[in-house]
Amino acid sequence: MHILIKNIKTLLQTEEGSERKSRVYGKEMAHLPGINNAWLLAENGIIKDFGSMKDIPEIRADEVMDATGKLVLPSWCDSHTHLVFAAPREQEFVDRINGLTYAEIAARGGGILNSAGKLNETDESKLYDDSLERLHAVVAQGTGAIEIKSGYGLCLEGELKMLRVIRKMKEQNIIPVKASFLAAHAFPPEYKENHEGYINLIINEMLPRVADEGLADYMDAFCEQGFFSVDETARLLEAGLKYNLKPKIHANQLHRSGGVQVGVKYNAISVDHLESMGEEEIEALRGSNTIPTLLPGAAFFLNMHYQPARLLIDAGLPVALATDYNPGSCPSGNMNFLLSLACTQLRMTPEEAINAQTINGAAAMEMEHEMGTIAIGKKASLIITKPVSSLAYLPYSFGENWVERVIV
Ligand SMILES: N=CN[C@@H](CCC(=O)O)C(=O)O
Ligand SMILES: [Zn+2]
Repeated sequence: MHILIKNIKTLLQTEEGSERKSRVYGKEMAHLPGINNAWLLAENGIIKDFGSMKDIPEIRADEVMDATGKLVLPSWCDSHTHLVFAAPREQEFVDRINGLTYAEIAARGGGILNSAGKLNETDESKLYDDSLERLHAVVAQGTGAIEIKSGYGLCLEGELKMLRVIRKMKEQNIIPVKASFLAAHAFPPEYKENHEGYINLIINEMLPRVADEGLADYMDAFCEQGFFSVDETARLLEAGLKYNLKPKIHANQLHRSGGVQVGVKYNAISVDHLESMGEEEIEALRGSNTIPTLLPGAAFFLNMHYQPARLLIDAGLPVALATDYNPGSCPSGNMNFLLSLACTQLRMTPEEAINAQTINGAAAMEMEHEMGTIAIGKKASLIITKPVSSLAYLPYSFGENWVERVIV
């Protein structure tokens, strides 16, 4: 099957020659390569070739699309989601409007524990059907690769159920899916006073089963005051590494929790959230391989202060952006809205934000060799926009659906 897209106004995020970038750092993020008046040929889901219309060769294709006035870019790589959940939590949203904080709701047994209660009452097939519907919805908005976490089971059966649902979605092959094991999301009520007991349960009973059934790619933990301490996080990450589960963790959402430093110490693929950052955290990230992944959707929805994207970019770091799609702190998996948030609230330029949502997002789930740029041999996973005036129109026109077609 050959698909030819021609007369593309601008083909964005192109990589030519044989060298491939694995991520984009600091100042380089302001640069988004592209070809004006371009064509692209996809063969059986892989980018076969592309170039300028003035040099287009004779091509026979099964489908030819005319993209006059339209932009084509690689699909979004959403490297942090909790897309598998049993029910929304709009009552907590109203409680917050009425004055409670996210942390107060969690301390009362709401929040993550609320989701865990619902998840453990929901059967696997319903969980799968609802999650699949959400997956299709974000794909239609341009997401072409996604990471999904467990963490609403908080017991052996519940965690396995979530991870099996994620695996089933992986097997559907709609888009590439990575799974993170996040039993260390909150302490279940019965372990509130017995942290040691829950950590032992994760390490000695859950992890071996998860690894044995090949259910996860990464090990996650919520390193935060009132959740998992630095020492507890370190033990969990060490245990995960014994089963080849690399860390990808929640860090510094509510406080400067030490999450960034412990993530860097264990060579985490990414440390995610980063609302609360200081010079020490930025210093720890410099010279590490760990990708700082910002989740401004959660800061927006919880009305918290935003992540210091400019400081991180100015420090030369490869910033990624992800949605954090979950029923509590960000009930949206829309990467197009995220693009607008990144520009308006994090003061990222459109080019920086697109780099953060494509190649750097791909790197934050180790998919940079197959996703995140337009390069020969990578997946032809593409967003084709409606006719638009320029690249900056995309984040500018927030809330408007400018996606005309998605190819995954
Ligand atoms: N902060 C920890 N976990 C999720 C929220 C989970 C929830 O509230 O259900 C997050 O990344 O924001
Ligand atoms: Zn999260």
